[in-house]
Amino acid sequence: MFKCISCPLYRGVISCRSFYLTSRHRGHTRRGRGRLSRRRLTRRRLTAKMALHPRTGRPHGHHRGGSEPQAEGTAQDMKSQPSPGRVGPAVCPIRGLGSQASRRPRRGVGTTSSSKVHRPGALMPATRSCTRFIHCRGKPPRTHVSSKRPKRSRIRRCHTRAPGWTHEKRMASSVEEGLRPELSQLDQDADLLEEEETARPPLTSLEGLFLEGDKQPSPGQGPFFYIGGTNGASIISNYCESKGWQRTQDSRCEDYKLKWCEIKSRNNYCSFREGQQLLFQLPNNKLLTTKIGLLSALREHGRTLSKARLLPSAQSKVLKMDEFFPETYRLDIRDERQTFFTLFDETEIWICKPTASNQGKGIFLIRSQEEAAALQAKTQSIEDDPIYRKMPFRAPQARVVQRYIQNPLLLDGKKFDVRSYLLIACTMPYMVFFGHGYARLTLSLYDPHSSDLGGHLTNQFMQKKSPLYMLLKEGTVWSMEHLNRYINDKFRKTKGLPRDWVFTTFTKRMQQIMAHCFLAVKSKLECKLGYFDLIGCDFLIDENFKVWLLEMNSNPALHTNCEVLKEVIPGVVMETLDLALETCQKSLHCQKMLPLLSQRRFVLLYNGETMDVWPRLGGSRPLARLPPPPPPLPPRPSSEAASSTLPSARATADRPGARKPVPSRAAPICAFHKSRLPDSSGGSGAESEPSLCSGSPENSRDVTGEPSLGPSEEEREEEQRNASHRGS
Ligand SMILES: Nc1ncnc2c1ncn2[C@@H]1O[C@H](COP(=O)(O)OP(=O)(O)OP(=O)(O)O)[C@@H](O)[C@H]1O
Ligand SMILES: [Mg+2]
Ligand SMILES: [Mg+2]
Repeated sequence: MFKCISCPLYRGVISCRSFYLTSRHRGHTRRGRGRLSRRRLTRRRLTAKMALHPRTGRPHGHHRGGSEPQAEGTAQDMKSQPSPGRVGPAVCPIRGLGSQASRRPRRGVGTTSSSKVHRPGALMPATRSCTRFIHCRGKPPRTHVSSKRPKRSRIRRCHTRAPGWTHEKRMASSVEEGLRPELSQLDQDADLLEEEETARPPLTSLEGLFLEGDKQPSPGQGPFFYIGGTNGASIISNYCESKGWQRTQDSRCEDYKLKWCEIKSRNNYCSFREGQQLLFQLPNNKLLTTKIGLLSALREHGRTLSKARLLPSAQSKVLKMDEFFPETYRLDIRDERQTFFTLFDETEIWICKPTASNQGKGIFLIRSQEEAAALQAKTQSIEDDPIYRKMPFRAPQARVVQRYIQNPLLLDGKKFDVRSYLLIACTMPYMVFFGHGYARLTLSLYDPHSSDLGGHLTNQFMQKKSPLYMLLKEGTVWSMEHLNRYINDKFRKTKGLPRDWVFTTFTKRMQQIMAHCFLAVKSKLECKLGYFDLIGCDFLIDENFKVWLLEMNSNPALHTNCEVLKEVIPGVVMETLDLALETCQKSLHCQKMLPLLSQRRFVLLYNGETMDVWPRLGGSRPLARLPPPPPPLPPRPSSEAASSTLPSARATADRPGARKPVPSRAAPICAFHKSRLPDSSGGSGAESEPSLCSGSPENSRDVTGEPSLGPSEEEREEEQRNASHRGS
């Protein structure tokens, strides 16, 4: 934050990312300017420019020439540099804002300016009482190809970028080196710049640039991070502290860089500052992470795909839901319930699970006609209950019944499942990754006829209930390498498997399934720059080596109570944070995503930068503050087709990250920074799902027919109490 140039009383109103002037302040500024001598005015203008670009150490060319670098320009820069993907201070974090900004007339957010580019989430000069967000919008193509800007200066800007931006020391020195030639350009004002340089706090980390760019770590002054709950807290905390960020215990703190909460709260999403903050969990991730959400999404996606398959153009093979997802019925829908009770047969086992619960809570098996009849009677009596009728959105029987995989592959006689990760590191554009996790084994030997759930449910929470757990816990979690060795040794020959089946066939299958699930909800997820999510995906392998997806979990367990978990989990969390930071940073600066410097073990599944045509305006729901949508785009391969042709993840990762051409002048390069609300194109009524910030009734139903996201106060309190046990 910087002091206003013309108003010594008014502090902290100009920042690199948040540009905010009250009308009172503008008036003050104007009056002040009238009293200034020309020389002092020049000094102050320059100081203002420096303040707005504190790390470049020079005013940007576009301030002088009235044009500014755009994504194409950046892309050219990147080409000319050996290390694409660099980021740094020279990529002007606030474009088009100079001292003139204070004189700029107020603009409607929806207006498209050809000469101004706003930062996402930057605050508009306010004449109204409410805070209004504007979004990054690039300049029209005309300025992208402008030759007026000297090439030299563009290249120099690149020099100020630092390679390996996640590495603080390298970043700091690179920035300092990069500043020198820039300073020398400012001949007559060099003395002023030096003053400015010395006054500026030292650059200690690239994250100093991250999102706001105007704050340096200093005790008690942030940057702040907040962690809600205990799941993975020490790993997240260590990570953030290593960046020089400070932990706040104030859950209402809005001035944070990162917020990682186990429990989603409406307030977090309402006060979220797009492009300035990172917020863990997508607000409507339940589309994937509840049993009913996932089931509904897969069904609907399946319907869309089967329609597409009728088209001659869609020849390629696509995944079919029943090939990887066990047959499942909803108990909260009368017809489905009836279908299940009609088809139930005592020779089969079914598993009944609550939609939004984890850790095996509320799960039971149905093996006999009596058990099925009892369940039928129970669901019917609940539905007939007048109290339940008054609470139609808190359906207690929001459960599914799923065909039980009776012939799981066993490891030394024990059932197991595999926890892998789906990382949505960025939603603007989508950058989605696969990550390996670990295998979870039961303590006891598998017996399909046993009534002990501990031998059927492989999740750690169930195993912890056993008195033997403390003694044998190391045997309940295997690394993927261990699993691979075991399968190589025991089954490769007898089952004719390829060598390293775990890391080849199995991994590829998990990636295909995850990509399919992601595509099923892609157009419905609420997207903002800075939202990210880590989703735990549970897979079961049967004795025929068929791979089944059992479920997806929000807030996956990040405990490290076993040696293998100590090896796996910190890496997963740290790479998640690294990738979220890097992708957000690159998106913010309109830089190519690839290569990703912080990508280590995660594998790119979906690159929205190359797969999607953006900007995308949110579906049919009108966005009050957005300009009119661009003219219709030419047809492109649908996401469904993408699902069928999704190449192996590595192949996708290797694809050059060139951005797609901007479809129209009205929709310039950076326009994808606009919040993307769920698309209604899926036709399942996603548009009927209220936005979190819409102030809609808490209990309204969504597309999945489930209770809405925001828990009631009591539910929240209950969740808070259980928070230490959450994460499955
Ligand atoms: N269809 C199925 N066939 C065989 N086993 C299953 C099936 N569904 C679930 N299980 C077993 O039950 C366990 C718990 O199921 P699931 O993961 O769906 O529930 P959960 O309560 O969400 O658990 P968590 O989130 O802790 O993994 C699984 O880890 C798996 O071992
Ligand atoms: Mg679960
Ligand atoms: Mg599970």
